[in-house]
Amino acid sequence: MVNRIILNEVSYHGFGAIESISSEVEKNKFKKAFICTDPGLIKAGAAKKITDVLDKANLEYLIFSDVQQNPTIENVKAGVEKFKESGADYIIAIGGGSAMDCAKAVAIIINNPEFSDVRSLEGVADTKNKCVPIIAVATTAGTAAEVTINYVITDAQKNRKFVCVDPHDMPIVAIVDPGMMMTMPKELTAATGMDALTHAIEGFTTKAAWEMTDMFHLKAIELIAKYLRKAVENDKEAKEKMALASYLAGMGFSNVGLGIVHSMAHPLGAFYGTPHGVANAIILPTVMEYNAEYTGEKFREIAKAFGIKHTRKMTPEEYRKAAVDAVKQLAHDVDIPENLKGIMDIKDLDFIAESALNDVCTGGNPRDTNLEEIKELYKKLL
Ligand SMILES: NC(=O)c1ccc[n+]([C@@H]2O[C@H](COP(=O)([O-])OP(=O)(O)OC[C@H]3O[C@@H](n4cnc5c(N)ncnc54)[C@H](O)[C@@H]3O)[C@@H](O)[C@H]2O)c1
Ligand SMILES: [Fe+2]
Repeated sequence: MVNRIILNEVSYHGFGAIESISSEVEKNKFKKAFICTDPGLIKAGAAKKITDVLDKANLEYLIFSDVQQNPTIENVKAGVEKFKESGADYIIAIGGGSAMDCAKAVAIIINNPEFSDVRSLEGVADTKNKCVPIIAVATTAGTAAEVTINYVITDAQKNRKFVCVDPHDMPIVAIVDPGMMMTMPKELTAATGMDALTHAIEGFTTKAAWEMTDMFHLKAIELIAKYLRKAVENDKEAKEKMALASYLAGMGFSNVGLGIVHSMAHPLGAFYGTPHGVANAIILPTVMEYNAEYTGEKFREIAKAFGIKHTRKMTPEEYRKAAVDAVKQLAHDVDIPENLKGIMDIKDLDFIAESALNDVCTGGNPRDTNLEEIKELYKKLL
């Protein structure tokens, strides 16, 4: 069995990491940046922090900020058109998952014009060329899109989100500067942090998991369990640890896949605009219970990473319950709703469950599933 790990060429971590952008631009001899970001980040001053770095080094750029939360096919089209007019030769993606994912789709289409319709890139895409070089600046500690080979786009007409998996979209440089994350409102820190936890737990238990990715995922769980609550209070050290945890989980799950928490969360984002991390956080404990018997000893290690004592002496039933309870407690403490009441409408169940079943993440779930069981899982949450 040969395992493959794909990562950035280089990543910078810690307060002040954004200053490294100018030397990377110079090293790579890039001429003009296409900055891909969103209106919220313009407002929060995040884009300005980066343009200040570029201005200081006299580097040219153009800003494209027409990216919605849960970016759409139209956002990608607009980005491709704008890039073509821009004269840029690389992209600086500044964002959470939405802006970074849109940037990845644009960068792939520019260098693989035969895939001009982003829908044709769904699943494991068959592109021939690497994307336009991306420097990805993370502003949330959650999706880790700065180090993943995935991007997620929403088809607003069909009310569905689709995942594209393509090693050609890996950003060459990742900037993981917690200074970019201090302006996140509480709810965003909580939701994105729970997204990172979901990556870590699903990545740790997914079918393709192996020793190296287990190491990333377990460390991520340990950091999130210890620091997410404080990060929500905007504690600086906690923000730094969450930035690291998110990146570590990304290093892992990007290379091994996820499971049906993500499959079930994606249609909620597409249908109701539910923030990705909130959807994941609500669904995670229920799916953990569903998967528990198919994960060997792994829930013992999850419980231990949460700081639970005496896990070695626990029976499978005990450590599985301990792991699920710890996740529930953390979600509760950071004000995540307990269920999908008021979020999902039972009348949409058939369509949503079908969409979840067909999601690219479903294949990685430790327990093989089917439409009826996915419907039951949603019903438990309603
Ligand atoms: N590529 C991947 O591997 C991957 C993995 C998981 C999720 N995703 C996708 O990523 C998207 C979610 O991304 P997200 O959770 O990072 O949120 P987001 O990018 O959608 O951002 C949410 C909102 O928060 C604002 N924001 C972001 N950072 C901020 C900051 N530092 N200060 C103030 N405001 C800030 C944005 O302007 C936006 O309005 C979803 O579409 C999801 O499907 C992608
Ligand atoms: Fe996610």
